[in-house]
Amino acid sequence: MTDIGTHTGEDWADENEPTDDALTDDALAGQWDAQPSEADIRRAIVQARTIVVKVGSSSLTSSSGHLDVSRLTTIVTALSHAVMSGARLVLVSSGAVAAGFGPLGFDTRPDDPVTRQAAAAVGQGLLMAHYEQAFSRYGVRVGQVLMTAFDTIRSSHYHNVQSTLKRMLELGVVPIVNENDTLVTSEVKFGDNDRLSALVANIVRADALVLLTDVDGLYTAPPSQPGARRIGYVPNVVAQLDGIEVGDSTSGVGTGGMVTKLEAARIAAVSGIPTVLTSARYAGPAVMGDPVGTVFAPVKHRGTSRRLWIRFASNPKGTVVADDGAVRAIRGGRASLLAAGTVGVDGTFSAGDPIWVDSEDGRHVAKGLAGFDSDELPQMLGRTSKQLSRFLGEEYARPVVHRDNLVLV
Ligand SMILES: Nc1ncnc2c1ncn2[C@@H]1O[C@H](COP(=O)(O)OP(=O)(O)O)[C@@H](O)[C@H]1O
Ligand SMILES: N[C@@H](CCC(=O)OP(=O)(O)O)C(=O)O
Repeated sequence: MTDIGTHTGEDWADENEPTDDALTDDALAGQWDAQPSEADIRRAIVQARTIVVKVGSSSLTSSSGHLDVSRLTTIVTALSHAVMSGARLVLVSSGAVAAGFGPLGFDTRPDDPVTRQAAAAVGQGLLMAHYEQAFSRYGVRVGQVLMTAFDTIRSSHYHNVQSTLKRMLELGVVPIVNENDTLVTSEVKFGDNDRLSALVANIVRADALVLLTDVDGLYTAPPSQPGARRIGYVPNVVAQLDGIEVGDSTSGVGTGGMVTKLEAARIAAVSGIPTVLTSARYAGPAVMGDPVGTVFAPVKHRGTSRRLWIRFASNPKGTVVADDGAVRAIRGGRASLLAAGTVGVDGTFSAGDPIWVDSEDGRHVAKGLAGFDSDELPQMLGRTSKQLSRFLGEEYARPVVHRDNLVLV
């Protein structure tokens, strides 16, 4: 085997690579110098120019797996008024599976994923037909956008999503977004539209995120529990929420329950976007700033949707182990992990998959997107970029994890 040399020094981390930080500037920092009050946040929601509204399956369908057209129409009426008042609206709508399994003759949501994919194909068509009809009564044009997780993490994809959504909004179209449930593979499945809606809000630089569900806000415990109380305002959803018990969906058609709604509120908060979470029947009051549901304040930080996805939503497929120098550089906040500072690799993953970056004592330091497949890495460990280029080829002289794809934990 060719000797390609060893780690020679301070070259485990390249701090001079181009980065996409220009895309991620802290646009909202400084909007509120002090902690905003609930009234400030509600005012910001009323004044929002671009709004992302997410509607859950439980608000659009019955537990028997059919669309509830009257509830869909009520939601559309409220949202059309916001559009007619000048808001640019992106609607993230669940309900494809839940609207499709009834017409296919199933009594309950199918357990088998392939049958759910077939149900989604049927339900998505029904959903769009009814949205088209209901919005057209107000002269509002809609367009379907079916996405996968890749569309929010690979830069070529998310720039594509961003420019398409932007153009649709410029043309006065309401994009109706859902995950591409019928064809999505388990590797790239979001599985819940709460987080997807928050990432879409980040991508379109929304001014507000509205999560519409079957319960009027965040409660101190699942609302079926005696004594559970609604919380009106969460000033910092990123911090520990003491004394709050969150649970899964109980509707039989929803997924994720309150857990993923809080994750969505966190993604929105660190994107500088306020969130209101309420019952679908209060869609109108929520966008009018009335005191319904729970509002979540933004925190002063803004990141790319890709970084947010890595931080909040990805399930790492493997691990690379960084040496002490690389760990220090990564913790310093501006460095990529280079092969020269990488001493181990564990698990089976492909380039682009989320992975852990661990220190040699086994602690998680960061999460990131792998620059290489796991089976390419062993021959690269400890080698400088120059050595990689000379002995393995130019295409190996890249970071193991680029800093744009790296998030400290
Ligand atoms: N602390 C909590 N506060 C409010 N709802 C909660 C809480 N914990 C669990 N839930 C459950 O989350 C459900 C909403 O989530 P889900 O069924 O996934 O809705 P959707 O279909 O709108 O996404 C509520 O109906 C409620 O039963
Ligand atoms: N994409 C899926 C919905 C996934 C989902 O998040 O459902 P929900 O918890 O009802 O918002 C569908 O349309 O059936």
